[in-house]
Amino acid sequence: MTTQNPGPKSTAAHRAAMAGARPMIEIRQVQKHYGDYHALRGIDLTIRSGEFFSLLGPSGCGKTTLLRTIAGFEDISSGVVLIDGQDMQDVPANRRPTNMVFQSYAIFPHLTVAENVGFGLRRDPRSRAEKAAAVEQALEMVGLKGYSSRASHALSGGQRQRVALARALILKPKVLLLDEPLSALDRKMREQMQVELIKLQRQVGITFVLVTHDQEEALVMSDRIAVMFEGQIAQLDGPEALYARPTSRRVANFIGVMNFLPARVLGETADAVQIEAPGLGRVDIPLANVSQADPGDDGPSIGFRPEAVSLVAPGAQGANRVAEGVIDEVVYYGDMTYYDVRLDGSAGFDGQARPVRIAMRNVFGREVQDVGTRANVSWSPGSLVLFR
Ligand SMILES: Nc1ncnc2c1ncn2[C@@H]1O[C@H](COP(=O)(O)OP(=O)(O)OP(=O)(O)O)[C@@H](O)[C@H]1O
Repeated sequence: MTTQNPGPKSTAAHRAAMAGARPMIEIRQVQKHYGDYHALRGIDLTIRSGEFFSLLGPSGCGKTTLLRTIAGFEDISSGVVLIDGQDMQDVPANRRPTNMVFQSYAIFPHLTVAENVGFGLRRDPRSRAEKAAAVEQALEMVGLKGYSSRASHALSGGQRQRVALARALILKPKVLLLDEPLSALDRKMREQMQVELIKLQRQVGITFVLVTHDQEEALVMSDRIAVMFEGQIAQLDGPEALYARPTSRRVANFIGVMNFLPARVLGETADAVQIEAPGLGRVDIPLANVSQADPGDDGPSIGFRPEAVSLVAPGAQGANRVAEGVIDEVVYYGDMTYYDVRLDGSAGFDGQARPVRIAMRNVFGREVQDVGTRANVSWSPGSLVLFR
C-alpha cells in the first residue's frame, strides 16, 4: 500500500468527540442463517450517534448482510437490533430511520436530477416551493448546485452517486447506510469522493455506516472500523490502532502489508515480552504490542510494516537499531520504492530465508539502490508487534 489520503483536519477532534457520543445503533448477539449457511455468528456492536463507521472485510464475510439487517431488508435469525434506543424487531425497512445508498447508482434515468432528489418527498405535506428549496439545498450539499433540470441519464458516475446521496439525505435519516457506494468509480474520482463524503458527514452530523472491502477506503474515511471474517467481528478499532496494532495476524494481513519473522519467546516481565528473532536479535516487545497468533501458525512471530523500517547509510547514528542485509528485489513506484532485503542471519531457526519488505519514500537526490547491494536497515522495537 502506498500513502494514506489525509482526511480533513478535524478528523482527530471528531473522533475524540465521538468517543463520548450516545449509541445510535446497538446490535446484540445477532445471528443470521440462510438455510444451513451461518452468515452472521453472534455480532455485538455499538455504533455511536454522528459516527462514521465502516464494516470492512473480504468478499462473503457478511458485511452486506449486517448492513441489510440494520436497514430491515433482512430478518435476523436471533438477537436484537436497536436504532436510537428503539427495538427494530417489528419495524419494516420503510419505517426505519435509515436510508441506503447502493453501489449501483439506483437513480431513475428518465427523471431529471431534481425529480430524482425530490422523489422521497412525494407525500411530504410541504408546499411545492418549499420542496424545491429543499431539493436545491440537498444538491448544493453534494456539490451539484445548478444541476436541477439536467437529465439523469447524461450524468457521469460520480454525479449519479451524488444524486443518490442527495436523494437519501433530503429525507433526513438518523442513519445513512452506504453499500460500497464508490466502488464503481475510477480511482481519482473515488479519492475525491472519499474526502467529500467525510466533509459531508461532518456537515450533516448523521451517523454513516459504510460497507467496503477496500481497506484503504476504510482507513481514510472512518472514525472506527469493524473488520469482519466469516460472520464475526475480528477487531473493532480506530484506523491508527487497526493499522499499528492489529490484534491478530489475519487482521494484520488484511490491512496493508506486514512483514513476519519467526520469533522465540525468551521471557516476560511486567511490561514487556523478551523475544529473539532471526536477523534482529533479542528484543523487548512492549505488552501493548503483543497480539494473538492465528490458529494454524507454526509458532510465535513478529510483524512490522514496510514503512516502520528504513534503509540508512552505513554507520548512521540514531536511537534506532540497525540490522544488515542484502537487497533481493527493488520495485520502483515513482513516489515510493519497495525493497525486499534478506537480513543477515534471518534464515535462523529453520534455514528458510524470508526477505523483509521496506517502503522508502523517494526524495530527489537520493538514488534508488540496486539489487545485490548491501543494506543497513534501521528499526525500533516499538514498531514491532508480537503474535504469540
Ligand atoms: N439471500 C441469500 N441466500 C443465501 N446465502 C446468502 C444470501 N445472501 C448472502 N448469502 C451468503 O452469505 C454470505 C455473506 O454474504 P454478504 O453479501 O453479507 O457478504 P459480503 O461480505 O458483503 O461480501 P461481498 O463484498 O462479496 O458482497 C455469503 O457467503 C453469501 O453467499
